[in-house]
Amino acid sequence: MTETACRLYLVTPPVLEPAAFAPKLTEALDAGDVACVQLRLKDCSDDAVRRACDALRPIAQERGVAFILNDHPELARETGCDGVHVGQQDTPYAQARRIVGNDAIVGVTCHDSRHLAMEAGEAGADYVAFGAFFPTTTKDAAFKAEPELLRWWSELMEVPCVAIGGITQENCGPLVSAGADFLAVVGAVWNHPDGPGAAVKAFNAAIAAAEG
Ligand SMILES: Cc1ncc(COP(=O)(O)OP(=O)(O)O)c(N)n1
Ligand SMILES: Cc1nc(C(=O)O)sc1CCOP(=O)(O)O
Ligand SMILES: [Mg+2]
Repeated sequence: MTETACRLYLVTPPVLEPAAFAPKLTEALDAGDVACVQLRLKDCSDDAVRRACDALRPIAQERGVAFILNDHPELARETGCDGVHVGQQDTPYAQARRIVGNDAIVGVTCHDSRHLAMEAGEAGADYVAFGAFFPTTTKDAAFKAEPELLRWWSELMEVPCVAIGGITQENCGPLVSAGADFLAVVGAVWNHPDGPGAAVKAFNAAIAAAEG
């Protein structure tokens, strides 16, 4: 499997039934190169998050793909996830780091803000996430980021950057060229008309083409 410099970071749909979603995740991960899967369940109980982690985490980890939990550092540690993603309204970075430990991945949402990203990077975040780059129907995204932010960050900083928000196989090229280390995607993978495997293959090809 060819590994590009910029890699795919899959984020799950916000509502899912683990047994039904497991084969879709398997199809996506077996189709091509994926660096990371984020379990992002909104508005559900801790037990539902635990059940989804137990069903989906092994599918990723058995394939060498990092499994990251959104929003819940305690549950991430308890369920054996590789890390946690926290936003500006979530558990603060330093607290999340204390909970999951130094060996785990902690990523931080930084919207369109150089300041937030520098703070997170200096504090020790493993990656900073910028977005939304394009209109998205997956969530109400209050911030709009431009590819220039990725260029600025990647030229100055070592900490990897993730681009998120409305990213598709067709529009991702400028984000890759601007220096995104990861493309985080929901809809363009799970809602792809030919299935998640075809979606991953198309992303891998689009990224490779943009890297030239
Ligand atoms: C990779 C990545 N980037 C950004 C987000 C958004 O996090 P947040 O702002 O906390 O919003 P929610 O996802 O929790 O609704 C993310 N989850 N992943
Ligand atoms: C979870 C999330 N966070 C965003 C941000 O801008 O921080 S945009 C977003 C949704 C991404 O889904 P899709 O790939 O379907 O647009
Ligand atoms: Mg959050």
